Amino acid sequence: CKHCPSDTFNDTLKFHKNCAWIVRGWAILGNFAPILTDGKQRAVLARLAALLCLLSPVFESGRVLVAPPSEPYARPSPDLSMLLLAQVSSLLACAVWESGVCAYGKKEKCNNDQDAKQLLLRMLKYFIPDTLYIVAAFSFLIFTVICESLIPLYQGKVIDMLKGDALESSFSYVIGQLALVSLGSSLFASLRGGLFMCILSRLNRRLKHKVFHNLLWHDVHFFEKNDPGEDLSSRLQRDVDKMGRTVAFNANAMVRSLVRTCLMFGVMLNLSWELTVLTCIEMPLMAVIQNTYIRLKKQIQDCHAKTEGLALQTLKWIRIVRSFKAEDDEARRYNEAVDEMRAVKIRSGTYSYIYGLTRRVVSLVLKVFMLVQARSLISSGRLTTGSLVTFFLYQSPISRSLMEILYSYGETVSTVQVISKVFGYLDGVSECDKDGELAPEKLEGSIVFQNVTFTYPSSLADKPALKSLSLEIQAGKMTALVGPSGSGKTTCISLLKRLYKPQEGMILLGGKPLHQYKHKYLHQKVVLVSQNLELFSGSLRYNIEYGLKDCPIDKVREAAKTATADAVFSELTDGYDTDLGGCGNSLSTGQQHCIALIRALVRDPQIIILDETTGKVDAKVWHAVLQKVLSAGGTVLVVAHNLKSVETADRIIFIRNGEVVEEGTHHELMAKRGRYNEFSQNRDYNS
Ligand SMILES: Nc1ncnc2c1ncn2[C@@H]1O[C@H](COP(=O)(O)OP(=O)(O)OP(=O)(O)O)[C@@H](O)[C@H]1O
Repeated sequence: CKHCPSDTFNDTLKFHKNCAWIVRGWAILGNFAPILTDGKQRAVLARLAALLCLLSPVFESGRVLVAPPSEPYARPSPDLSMLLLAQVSSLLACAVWESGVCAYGKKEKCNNDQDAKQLLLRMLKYFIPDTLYIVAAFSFLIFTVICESLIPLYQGKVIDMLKGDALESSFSYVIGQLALVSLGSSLFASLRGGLFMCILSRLNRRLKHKVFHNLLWHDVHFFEKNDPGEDLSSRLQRDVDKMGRTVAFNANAMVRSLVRTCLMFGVMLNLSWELTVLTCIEMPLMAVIQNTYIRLKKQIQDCHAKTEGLALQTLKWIRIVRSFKAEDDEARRYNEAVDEMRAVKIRSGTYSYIYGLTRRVVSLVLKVFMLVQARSLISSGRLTTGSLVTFFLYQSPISRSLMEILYSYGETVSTVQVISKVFGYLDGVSECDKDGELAPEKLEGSIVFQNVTFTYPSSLADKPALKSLSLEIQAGKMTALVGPSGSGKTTCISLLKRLYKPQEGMILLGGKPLHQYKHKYLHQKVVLVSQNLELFSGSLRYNIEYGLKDCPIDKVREAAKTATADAVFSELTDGYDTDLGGCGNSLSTGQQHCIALIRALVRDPQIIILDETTGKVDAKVWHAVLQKVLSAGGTVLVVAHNLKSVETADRIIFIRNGEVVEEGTHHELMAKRGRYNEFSQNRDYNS
């Protein structure tokens, strides 16, 4: 080494200065990292290391170029290739840091990326029926980009010809070419836009149809897990729209940017490879910062959704909130959600500031380098002024295009991940949906449960709702299922309606296994009048006839007469054609329950199941409906808490903890002084 003592001193001084810079950097990082990273500081360390690696060579290079050292430099010459080498080696160092030191959590990210790619592939498959449209749209897109990319080239040529030494004819020729490519780009852009809109609307229609159709065939358990209102239906509308739009728009943007980037790179490399390499330095750094910024934007969206959901839920159930005096709790929960959103917004704002600042500084530094380099290229005759203008006209769109590629890819993958739930709606259709063959003209209305064991899908395996339960409901008789809350009464009915499938045992209807009956036939013959109000938007008649084809109005009126509701319904503004609105709010609760009874009667049911309907309608109406079914030879199965209403039942089956405990008439069971008797003593008998 030829270092003299003063060189050694300067090197030591420089080393200490660098150390001081690093210490300051770490100190700044310590303060800013929590804001930027939500506590995950190692990620920031990685970014900072990348930044430090780049800053040093940029600073040193700038110093050498702007204020060259007065003494002759004994080490390798700081020419452009050396400067580029320094940048490239810095980038390599960053890459090593990112993939080596920051490998934590990468595996998980890898798996997520893998899943996201699979989801993306699955999504792309839904575009297959529109292949022809897509090929045409992308072809027009490529033509648009080619034309757009040629515009700056011709603009540069025109500038070079402005000096006046070019022939008039060649000047007009170049102007003509410029006009042609400009016109071409507009024309192809319009065709591409129209075709993409068409593809999107076709995809949207296809997807919505498929998702809704599949939703209708899902297990009941699926609807217990997913809120049909806020979750399923809003996902069906919003996510399906978003899914097609995001993939289509981003694929559009990606292809456009890719083609544009390749073309522009070709032209730029042709004009000056040195300036092109300098242009490329900016990209990776910007990509890293932008990725973080995009992630934060996603977090803001999630927070928005959470706050919106909270507000919606609270306001929807305001009566319950009020009656439980939970206003303060709800306000606190809402405030917490808003505070969380504010924290993410601050982080995102800080990032956006840093992003903007870094971008400007890096661009400025690079511009200086490029101008210095361009000057020497022009003076050596390797570049014209027009070519330089062309180069600069390409430079900013190419940066934008590269950013767009990164952004579109990231956006597509993350959106597909977010909306992947929609794919779940397309999978796992109910096991109960397989249709049987039986549809006898005459059905004997007896029901037998043979050692039925059933556990709800969401319950623990050792907590069955029904435990080897056996019971018999005789045809043409009224049977009541009675038992304490949670004993399994509703579960028996759900199994009878084939909403679930028992894990063990068998249910026989008219002596034949339940699953052998045709679905539609079964639900027409075995009709459930539920304890919940289930009215659809539409007319009164639509609600009564729901699911029936060609039901004459006379039949509807006759059923309504049995339920003593004909007079009331006929007096409505449009009689039976009166629109009930969203959920029948224009009717009293009793009248709404009457609709459910009439809906059952118009089906001429062989078996009618009344689930906790006593007390919801007038007792006279209730008995009239029972008599109507029984007199037609039908079977009545009543689930009731109100023991008074089932006193007259031909048979009472008392269930407890998913097992039949006692059976008999009311008098037999009372005389037995067993569980039923005890149960009736403990209840408000007349309630
Ligand atoms: N959808 C469900 N998912 C999981 N477990 C359920 C579900 N529905 C009911 N259960 C459980 O199954 C058992 C039987 O419930 P079921 O609704 O059949 O009782 P029930 O006798 O009808 O009660 P109630 O008279 O209160 O309506 C209970 O332990 C209950 O917690």
